[in-house]
This record gives sequence, C-alpha cells and structure tokens, in this order.
Amino acid sequence: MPESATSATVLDALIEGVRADLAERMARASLAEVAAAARDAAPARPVLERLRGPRLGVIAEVKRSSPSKGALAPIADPAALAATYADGGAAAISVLTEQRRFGGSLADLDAVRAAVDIPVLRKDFMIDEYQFHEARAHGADLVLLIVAALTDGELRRFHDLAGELGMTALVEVHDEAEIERALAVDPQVLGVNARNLKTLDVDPDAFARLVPALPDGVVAVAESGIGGLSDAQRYAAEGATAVLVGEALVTTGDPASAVAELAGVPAPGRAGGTR
Ligand SMILES: O=C(O)c1ccccc1NCC(=O)[C@H](O)[C@H](O)COP(=O)(O)O
Repeated sequence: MPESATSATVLDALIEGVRADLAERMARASLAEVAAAARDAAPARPVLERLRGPRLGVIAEVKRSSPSKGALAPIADPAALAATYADGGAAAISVLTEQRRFGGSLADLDAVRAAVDIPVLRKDFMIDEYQFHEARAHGADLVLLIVAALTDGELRRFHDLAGELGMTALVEVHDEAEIERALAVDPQVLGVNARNLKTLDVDPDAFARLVPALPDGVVAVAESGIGGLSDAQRYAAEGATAVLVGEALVTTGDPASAVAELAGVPAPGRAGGTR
C-alpha cells in the first residue's frame, strides 16, 4: 500500500500529477475509444527471450529529466536515440511518458515505436486501467507495475490486464516486503529498483539482498544508478538477467558504444533462465 496520507512521499507527489494529467486525457478520449485503438494496434512483441540470454539484456531508457537529478539531456529526437540504442544491441527500449518531472510523453512512445523493431517499455506510474489500453494503443510491448504505487488488488488486476492486452509486465520492487507482494502475481519479469521512489535514496546493494528471494526462471532486472561497465558486471555476477539504464546512456556522447559495452557482459548466472 502507498504510505499513509499524513506523510506524502516523492512517489505520492508524482502520482498526484499523473492523476491530473490522466484526467485531461480521459476528457479528450473515452476508455472505449482508447481500448478500440489498443485492439487495432499491431500485436505486442514477445519480450522474455530478448531479455534472457548468455549476455546481459540492456533496457536502454529515453530519459530527459528526473526528480532526483533534474535536467539530464534535451533529447530533441527520441526516435534517433532509440535507433542508436538498438544499433548498440539494446534488448529493449524504455520510454518515460510522465510529463511533469521526466519530460516524457506518449508522442515519445509513438516516435520510438515507429523507429525500432525491438520491444518498447512504457515507463510511467500506471495507476488506472485506461493507461494500459493507452500503452497498447501507442505500441508498448512492456508496461511497468510499481508495487509501491499499487494496492495488492490493483497489482493483480493490472498484471492480468497487461497480459490480456498481450503485454508483458515489469513488476518493480525495492525491498523485501514488496517482493512478497509482487510474488503473489507470479511475475515473469521482476525489477529491483535500487532507487527508493519515496525518498530517492539509491541503494546499490538492494539487488544482491533481494536476489535470493527471486524465483527460478524469473527475468531479474537491476534498475537505476548503473553508471557503467563495472556496475553492470557486478549485477550480472549477482544474478541479473538484464539491467535498466537511463542517466548513464542519455548523458554519454556515444550511446551506441555505451549500450554495446553493457550488452557484451556475460550473464552466466541466468543463462538458462534459472539460478
Ligand atoms: O530517476 C528518478 O529520479 C526517479 C524518481 C522517482 C521515481 C522514478 C524515478 N526514475 C525512474 C526509473 O526507474 C529510472 O529512470 C530508471 O531505473 C533508470 O535509472 P537511472 O539509470 O538511474 O537513470
């Protein structure tokens, strides 16, 4: 459950903004209209096999700014950046669509979708059924479910809905209690975010601490604070199937080489999908 109403967190504030923006979009297009657009979209791409492999899967993020760091990169052409990531060997592209603090949009998702053939993640604070149809209508193959932002009932309902729409859910946790809640929906892809979304503190040891609780066969994604090769190598050695990287890729002058370097990391611990 989200923290109590008396102690508003960074995550609470982000979600408040997401709700306001969502209300505006809902006033422009009904759920029925968005659901029809989702049905008309090309089928979602399979994700699991792209993330699993003898080498580390790299989910490369299009990220202009963030609550923790402010402005990172202007990214005038998200399609070109995504194509560069794909050329470097990214397994998937993450597109932040939250507008207020991350500078993203559904237009970014459209542009990236049109530019690459690899799976695309809609990275946002998914709190309403409407956003899942919207994600699919805009070509997403993967959607993010942040356990800290959802009740158990919402987590179950949205995990099911993502599957019904043909998408894969990346279920994101930060601590032991959230893992327990996440496992109740039997996720195929589990992300451990080193960043606590309530405080913005980054704990590079979170993945290693939680990895023993991850079920065999799950795609384990280490997220946030990955600065380069040595971090990626450490996560691979700890059992990560994939890494999700934003800041380090949008702030480098050579994103294709940066992705290629990370994508070259052997991931022997999870090569067969088991630990
Ligand atoms: O990045 C933030 O400051 C942030 C703050 C609050 C909620 C979410 C946030 N980021 C979303 C992400 O999960 C990251 O963009 C992603 O894991 C990549 O992180 P990084 O490589 O550290 O940019």
